[in-house]
Amino acid sequence: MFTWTFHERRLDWRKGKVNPFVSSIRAELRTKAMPLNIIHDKDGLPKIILTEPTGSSAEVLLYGGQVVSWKNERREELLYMSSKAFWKPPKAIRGGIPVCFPQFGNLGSLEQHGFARNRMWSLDNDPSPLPHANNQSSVDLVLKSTDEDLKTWPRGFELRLRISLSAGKLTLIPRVRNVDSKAFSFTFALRNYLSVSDISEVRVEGLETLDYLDNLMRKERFTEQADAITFDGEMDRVYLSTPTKIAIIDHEKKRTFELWKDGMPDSVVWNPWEKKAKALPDMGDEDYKSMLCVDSAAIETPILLKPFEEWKGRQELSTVSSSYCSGQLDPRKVLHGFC
Ligand SMILES: O=P(O)(O)OC[C@H]1O[C@H](O)[C@H](O)[C@@H](O)[C@@H]1O
Repeated sequence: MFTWTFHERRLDWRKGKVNPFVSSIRAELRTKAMPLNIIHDKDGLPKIILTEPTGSSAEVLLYGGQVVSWKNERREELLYMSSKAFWKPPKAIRGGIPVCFPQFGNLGSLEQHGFARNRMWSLDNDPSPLPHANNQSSVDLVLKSTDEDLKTWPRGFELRLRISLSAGKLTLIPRVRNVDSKAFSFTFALRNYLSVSDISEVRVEGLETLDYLDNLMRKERFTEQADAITFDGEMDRVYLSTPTKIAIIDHEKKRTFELWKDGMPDSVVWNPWEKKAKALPDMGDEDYKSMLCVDSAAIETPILLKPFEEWKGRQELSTVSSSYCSGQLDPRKVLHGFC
């Protein structure tokens, strides 16, 4: 049996019965003129489609509060999604932007990357103190601790995520509120599965000279010696105290992703490469060539919240289609010939 919460209602869904979640959303849509476009994919997962006037779009699942697609105005997909992804709860979906909370990786007693990525979130009717975002290009989601989660992680929390689409940019604002009577801490990551044309031709700039914890070397600490990060094998590193801007340069596509982040000082760089990709049941054997994870994260120093405190992060992902000026972290300037 799979249990979830929607607008404070708890519903139980047994396989084979009419999905009460679907009827719940239909009832919502009947009572309120909701501008959001909610559809159900072939697996019955409720999905919100965000659009904006230049024609770019994003798709967001209530399951995991996960962005699963971001297309530019030419309808080109910018995020990687595995062709072998499991689209069935309680599995996590390999691709898009999963939310890792309240634990990154295996840094604790919970399941890998915490439980938020495999819980059903709800539409958030009270995003305060953020203003309401009543339009087609923004959605507010919330995940609240359930009795079941309190058994394994006994901390009352509210995890919120605002996802906003604008021309050439996707913005995510995660927030965690302590609604418990005791302080708690957590680690967190927005795992950005970026779509790249050929991983061997990709450079990541902004992480040079920084310290990192190498997950492939028992989390030992090293200092980055290279001018830029390039890829010729498996990589799984937590870069520490990273700058607010990181550039992911896809030479073959002549496209640069710019990742701008705030409140999330660390950045994970992950590519499983050939052997690990083959070992992952939900990843195509060759998929490692066309994906790269560069995450916004808070890992080395867990975020500590006292009762009633709220933590807020922010990340903006944008793309520039141009050749990128190496070593120069404002790709927008490239467009205006400032190199
Ligand atoms: O397969 P997942 O649970 O999504 O995790 C994917 C990867 O995430 C992190 O970077 C971990 O350090 C890796 O060990 C793990 O393989």
